[in-house]
Amino acid sequence: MNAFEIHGGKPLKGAIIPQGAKNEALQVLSAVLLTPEEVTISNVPDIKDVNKLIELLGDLGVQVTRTSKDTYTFQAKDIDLDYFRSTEFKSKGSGLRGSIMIVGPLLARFGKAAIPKPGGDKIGRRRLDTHFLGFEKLGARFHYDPDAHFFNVDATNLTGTYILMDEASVTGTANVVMAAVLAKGTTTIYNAACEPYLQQLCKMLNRMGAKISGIGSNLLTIEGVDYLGGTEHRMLPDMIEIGSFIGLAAMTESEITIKDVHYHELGIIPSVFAKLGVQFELRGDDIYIPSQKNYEIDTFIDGSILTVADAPWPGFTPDLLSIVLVMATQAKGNVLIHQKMFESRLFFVDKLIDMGAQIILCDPHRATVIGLNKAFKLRGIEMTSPDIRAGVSLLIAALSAQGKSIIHNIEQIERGYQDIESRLQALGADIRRVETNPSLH
Ligand SMILES: CC(=O)N[C@H]1[C@@H](OP(=O)(O)OP(=O)(O)OC[C@H]2O[C@@H](n3ccc(=O)[nH]c3=O)[C@H](O)[C@@H]2O)O[C@H](CO)[C@@H](O)[C@@H]1O
Ligand SMILES: C=C(OP(=O)(O)O)C(=O)O
Repeated sequence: MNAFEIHGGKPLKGAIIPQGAKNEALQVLSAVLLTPEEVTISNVPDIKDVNKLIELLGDLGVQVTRTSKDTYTFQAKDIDLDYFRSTEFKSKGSGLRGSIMIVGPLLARFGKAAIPKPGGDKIGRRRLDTHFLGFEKLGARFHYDPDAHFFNVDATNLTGTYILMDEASVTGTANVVMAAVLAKGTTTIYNAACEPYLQQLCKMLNRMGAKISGIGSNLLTIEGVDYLGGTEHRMLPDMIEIGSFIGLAAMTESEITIKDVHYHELGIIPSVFAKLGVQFELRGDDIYIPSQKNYEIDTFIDGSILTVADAPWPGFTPDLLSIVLVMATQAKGNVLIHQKMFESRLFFVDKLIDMGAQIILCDPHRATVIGLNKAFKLRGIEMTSPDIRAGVSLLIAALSAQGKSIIHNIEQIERGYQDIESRLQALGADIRRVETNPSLH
């Protein structure tokens, strides 16, 4: 098992290029199953979850060609539907959350699909009702095998209809959209999620010949077509990485430039960091963060304590709340972090408390952070990363802390952050990978 050993407390300096967006990758990669023609995707991040999905596509029969470090061509001409029955599919399909999005395209193109209970972070209940209720509305039959933990769908014909989504689920919307593009007639999806990931997926599908309107809103209209063709698609930079680097710069008093961020696609994210008191400038399409000793959390207009809460887009993404929380530990002022979507995503605060942070976990969804205003530094400790974003938050805390920290279970971090230790080393961070004995942790 690998761990990161970090000697913190040093300011970093330099420029960093965000990787392509993990959660967009998982959607657009699944969409290659909708056509027998070639689809070329660039700015694909080299991270565990994405590589697992690419491997799964290959196992299903998709021809995968890596034409450069971050560009792949996919051709889903001959798909092996018997692969669903293999034990290998059971273990690989459950290895990540994003695998659930192969169901919509396979159902639309081949009339059947199956998936084991997907993986992803253990951050609370992660139900899939929205996906399967949507498929059923389009005319699919759904069967859950509780012994094998397998979700099965099949359909002779998918027919367009009005779908009021059970909740604005990100992967659920992507899945239902990918099923509806090849359905007969018009589908209207209301209460659709509209994260940039989904906007990118819909734009790509339209380039393949789909007819989707309402992109970027929660009301999508999809006129079904008989056939989709090939296309080329370039992925957006990862907005969660961008937010993580803003948090990193603030916590470590570093001067960092985050390159080519596609600022206009970041929605409310920059203004939430600004409310936490972080100063930054937009230089061209780069975010420049000067080294700043202190940053002060805003209050609301009436003087009450700021709340940062997650919400479906264009609200603040839950995937950045852990980063905001860790940053707040060294800010001047107080903030209430309200993680509405996931009930087990705030438990990592016990590690920050061990490091010296002042945090009250009010309940599983809410934590009050009392900022230390750099009165003293956090202290390095040995800890385990529970999930991808908590993992990066702990990494940021360790880089700002006095002394040595060890972070175990870094596979979680590597699900979503490409070459993270070498990119941080390039900024001057003292971080290295070490082997540890799993039996000790
Ligand atoms: C692979 C991928 O893309 N993963 C992302 C995707 O997961 P995923 O698509 O699995 O998440 P969903 O959008 O389905 O839902 C996330 C959680 O929020 C709850 N919920 C959702 C919508 C809503 O209106 N009300 C509500 O309470 C759901 O019940 C669930 O517990 O979206 C999540 C929410 O942005 C992100 O954290 C994940 O990083
Ligand atoms: C929760 C996340 O990922 P996943 O849905 O893949 O578990 C995330 O990206 O923050």
